[in-house]
Amino acid sequence: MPVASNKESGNRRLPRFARLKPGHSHLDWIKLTTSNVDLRGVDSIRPYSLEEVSKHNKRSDCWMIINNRIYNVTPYLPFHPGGKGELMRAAGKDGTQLFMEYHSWVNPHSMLKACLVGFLS
Ligand code: HEM
Repeated sequence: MPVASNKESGNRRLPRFARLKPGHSHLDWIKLTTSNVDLRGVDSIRPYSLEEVSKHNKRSDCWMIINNRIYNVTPYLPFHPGGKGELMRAAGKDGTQLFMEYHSWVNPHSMLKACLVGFLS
């Protein structure tokens, strides 16, 4: 995992991981996604255009495309180890490239399958 060295950050270690609130660990996320809580917020999984996805670009309503799949990442925001702000960079957009830049080793579909709302049409 890339870690900012003092040299890279001008003698000041840049925070890369967010301070998550208690109850927002990775295990807590797994627990939530395997419970019966509705994390999609839609009635059915269906195709959406990029334009439709782009309307969901707020912290209170945040969708993201990763590998042509569309996820409602709103419930994941407080669980994201990189922080809400980092996740919001791809709000309402195709975040595939950013996602791969930061953590190609993370499996987005296994983590977000309970948040799948559709596919890019
Ligand atoms: C597309 C916009 C995203 C950006 C810009 C972003 C950025 C980051 C950053 C800066 C970190 C801190 C660790 C590091 O720098 O190596 C991080 C960690 C992490 N993010 Fe994201 N992220 C994004 C989307 C997501 C999504 C959608 C998920 C859920 C599938 C996710 C899951 C994680 C996980 C699990 C870690 C911890 C990785 C580890 O411990 O190895 N991220 N992210």
